[in-house]
Amino acid sequence: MDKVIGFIGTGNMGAAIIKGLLDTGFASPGNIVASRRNQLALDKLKSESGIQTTSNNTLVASKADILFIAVKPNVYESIIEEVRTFIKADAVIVNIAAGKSIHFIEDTFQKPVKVARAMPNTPALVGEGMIGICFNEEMEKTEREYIVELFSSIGKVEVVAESLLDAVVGVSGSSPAILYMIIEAMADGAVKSGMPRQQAYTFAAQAMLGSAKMVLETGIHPGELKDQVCSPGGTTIEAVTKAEETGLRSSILAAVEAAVAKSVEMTKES
Ligand SMILES: NC(=O)C1=CN([C@@H]2O[C@H](COP(=O)(O)OP(=O)(O)OC[C@H]3O[C@@H](n4cnc5c(N)ncnc54)[C@H](O)[C@@H]3O)[C@@H](O)[C@H]2O)C=CC1
Ligand SMILES: O=C(O)[C@@H]1CCC=N1
Repeated sequence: MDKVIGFIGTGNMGAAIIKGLLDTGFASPGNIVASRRNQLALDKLKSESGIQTTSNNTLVASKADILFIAVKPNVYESIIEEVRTFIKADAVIVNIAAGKSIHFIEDTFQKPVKVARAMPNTPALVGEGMIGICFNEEMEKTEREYIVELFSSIGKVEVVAESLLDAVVGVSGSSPAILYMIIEAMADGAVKSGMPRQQAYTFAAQAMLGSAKMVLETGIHPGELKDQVCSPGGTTIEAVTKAEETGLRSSILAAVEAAVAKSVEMTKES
C-alpha cells in the first residue's frame, strides 16, 4: 500500500513540495493529506490538486506515514505539542524548518520518534530543488532510502551531517532569494539598454540556468568557465572588472554567511 504523506502547513515550501511530488508522479493526490489555518487557501489547494485537505492538524498527524511539519519555525513547538499523541507509532517526522535541530524535535515529542531533518528550497516547485538531509538514529535504512527517493523526485538530494545544515540554509535554502535579485538586476541592466522587461527576464534567467548546468554537467571549475567567457580585450572582462570593483563576490559571500549565522542563532534559541 502507498504511504500517506501528510503536511501540516502548505505555505510557500509545503505547497512547493506537494506540487513537486504530484507533478513528478511520486505521489498521487489520494496519498497526500494536508492542513493549514486559512480555509480559503485550503479549499483552493484541494480544488487545484485533488489532495485531501482538513483544518484539523491532529487528523493529518493520525493518517500520515510521513509527516511534514511545514510551518514557520516559531510555531513548530506548539504544532508538535498539539499532534504528538496522535502520530502513528512508526511515523517519520520530516522537519524542514531553519534552525530546528533533530534534538529539538525529539525533545518536543517527548518520546522516541523517527526524524528526517531536511533543508529544501522553493525551486522544488519545478522539480529543481536542492535538498540537504540528515536522519536520527531511529530511522531504518529503508526509511532513509524512501525519504531520499521522495526528495529526489523534486530535486537533487545530498545526505549531510547535521552540523552542515546551517551551511545548506545559506548556500541553497535561502540563496534563491539572492539569485532572483541577481536576475532582477541583470534584467534592469538590459532594460537600461532598451530591452523590454519580460524579454530581459528570459535572457537573464536562461543565462543563469545554463551557467548552473555548465557547472553541474561539465565538472569544470567555475573559475575556468568564467575565463572561457572572457575574450582578451573584450566585453566580459569589462563586466568582470566592474563586478570586482563593486564587491560582487564579497557581497554574495557575506550574504550567504549572514543566512548561515542566522540559522545558527535560531538553532541555539530553540
Ligand atoms: N520558504 C522557503 O524558501 C523555505 C522554507 N523552509 C522552512 O519551511 C517552513 C515553512 O516556511 P514557508 O512555507 O516559507 O512559510 P509560509 O508562511 O509560507 O507557510 C506556513 C504555513 O503554515 C501554516 N500554519 C501556520 N500556523 C499553523 C497552524 N497552527 N496549523 C496549521 N498550519 C499552520 C500556514 O497556514 C501556512 O500554510 C519554515 O519552517 C521554513 O524555515 C525551508 C526551506 C526553504
Ligand atoms: O528564510 C527562511 O528562514 C527560510 C529558510 C530557508 C529559506 N527560507
